[in-house]
Amino acid sequence: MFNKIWPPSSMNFNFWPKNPPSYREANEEYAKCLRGVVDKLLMTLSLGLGLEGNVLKEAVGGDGVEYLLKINYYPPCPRPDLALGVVVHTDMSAITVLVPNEVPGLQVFRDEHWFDAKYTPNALIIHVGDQIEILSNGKYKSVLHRTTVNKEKVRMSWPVFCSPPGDRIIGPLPQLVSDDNKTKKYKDYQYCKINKLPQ
Ligand SMILES: O=C(O)CCC(=O)C(=O)O
Ligand SMILES: [Fe+2]
Repeated sequence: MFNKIWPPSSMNFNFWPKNPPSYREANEEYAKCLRGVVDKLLMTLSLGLGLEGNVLKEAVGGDGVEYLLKINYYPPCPRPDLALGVVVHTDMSAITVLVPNEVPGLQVFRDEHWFDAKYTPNALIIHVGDQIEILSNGKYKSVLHRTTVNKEKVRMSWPVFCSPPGDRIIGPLPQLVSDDNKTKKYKDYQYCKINKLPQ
C-alpha cells in the first residue's frame, strides 16, 4: 500500500474558471465529443486483440474513465539544441488524445529513431498509454515520446489523458493470459511512475 500523493487534498478537480466564458463552453463541448472518440478507439483496439468491442472500455472503468486536460505552453527557446520541452516518457494513461498548435515539436521513438510527428490541421494525435500496454499484455505498446522547442515560436498542446479511476485494478486481460498475473490499482501505478519506483 502506498501513501497517497496525487491528487493533493487541496486540489479541487471540480473547479473550472468562469472566464473567459467561451473557453469553458468550448472545453465542455470538446469533452462531450471526446467521449465518443475514446469509446470508438477503445472498441477498435479491443477488436484488434480479437476480443469483443466492449472489453477494453469495461477494463478501464466503463463510464468511470477519468479525463484530465493538461495545457502545455512551450515559450521560444534561444538554444533549442540544448533543451527539450517535455522529457522522454510514455503516458501513464490508457489513451491520450492531443491537439497541438501548428508549431511542430512532438517526436515519437520507433526502430531506434526519433520521428517528427507531422502537424495536420484539425487532426487529433492519439497516444497508446501504459494502461493499454498492460491490459493488452504488451500487444499494444505505449508510445515513447518527447517534445522539442522552437527558437522563435510559441508551441502549445492540449493533451487529454484518459485513465482508469484510481481504485481500478489493472493487469493483463484474463482473455490474453493463461496464468495468474501481476495486477495493480491504477493509483499505485501512478505513485510508482511519478516517483520512478519499479512497477
Ligand atoms: O506537447 C506535446 O505534443 C506532447 C506533450 C506530452 O507528451 C505530455 O504532456 O505528456
Ligand atoms: Fe506525453
